[in-house]
Amino acid sequence: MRVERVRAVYWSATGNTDKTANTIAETLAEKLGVPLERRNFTRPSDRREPMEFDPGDLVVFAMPTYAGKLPNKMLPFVREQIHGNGALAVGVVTFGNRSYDNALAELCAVLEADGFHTVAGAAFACRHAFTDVLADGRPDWDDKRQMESFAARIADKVAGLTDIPAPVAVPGDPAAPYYVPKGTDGQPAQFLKAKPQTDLSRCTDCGACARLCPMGAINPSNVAEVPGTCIKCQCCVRKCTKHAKYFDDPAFLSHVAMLEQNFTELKENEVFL
Ligand SMILES: Cc1cc2nc3c(=O)[nH]c(=O)nc-3n(C[C@H](O)[C@H](O)[C@H](O)COP(=O)(O)O)c2cc1C
Repeated sequence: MRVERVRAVYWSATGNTDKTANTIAETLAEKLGVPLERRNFTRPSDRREPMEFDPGDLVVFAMPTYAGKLPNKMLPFVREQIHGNGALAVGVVTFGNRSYDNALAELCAVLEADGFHTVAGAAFACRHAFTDVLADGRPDWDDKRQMESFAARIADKVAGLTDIPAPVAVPGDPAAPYYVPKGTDGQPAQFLKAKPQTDLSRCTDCGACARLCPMGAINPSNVAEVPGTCIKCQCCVRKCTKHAKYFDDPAFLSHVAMLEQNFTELKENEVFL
């Protein structure tokens, strides 16, 4: 099948999924000798218009794992505003060294329902947004090499296609429930209502947190206020150059401590073609 363009399409609050999608898509475009276009739909302003694709597109579609599935607040956009129109797609999830559980299965099912034909899928382990103790520094050079070799295998597969491929087989159940985060006591850690705090001795009121928040949840006129829905993505915490944002919710901190106690052994990346 003739691919005329590679498109990297991704949602990435703290940057791992952005790096992963772009590394794969850049290699794919180079191998196939076609142009690359990028479409980041992280911020609310990036999600105002629907996205249309063509049968000549090969789309690297990447999202992070949240509670073992996809970030649920982004699903309405991904389900209703993204139209594959017969394009080929590679489903990619990143995960923070606990598990991607059912996220890749959910992504591939959503892409097929959106009108894409999935040709490959992958899960890449990356630094956990909640803590540097899990997979710090990943994706690293070895991960990058694995992303490039994954892309080379996709290019070969696509070049050999004479017809629309069967959906790629990936592990997991798209209909499975979300992972329930636990605290150090082994009980469910309930931090749905937690919001970032602001250290006013560090904050310079630059407004970056409000501009970058994927949910548009932070009041730009007073960045210490979070009137909107916080999804705990850590964008404000990770992107604040003054380190003025932090979480102090006890249930959230207990979950992070539980992750640090139990999930430090490095996980492998997994690819499916
Ligand atoms: C709210 C939330 C839930 C998460 N849930 C999981 C999870 O279930 N399993 C896991 O391994 N990592 C989990 N992570 C870690 C992210 O999947 C990982 O850090 C990802 O690479 C972040 O992508 P980004 O840098 O593009 O935002 C979670 C992170 C957040 C913010």
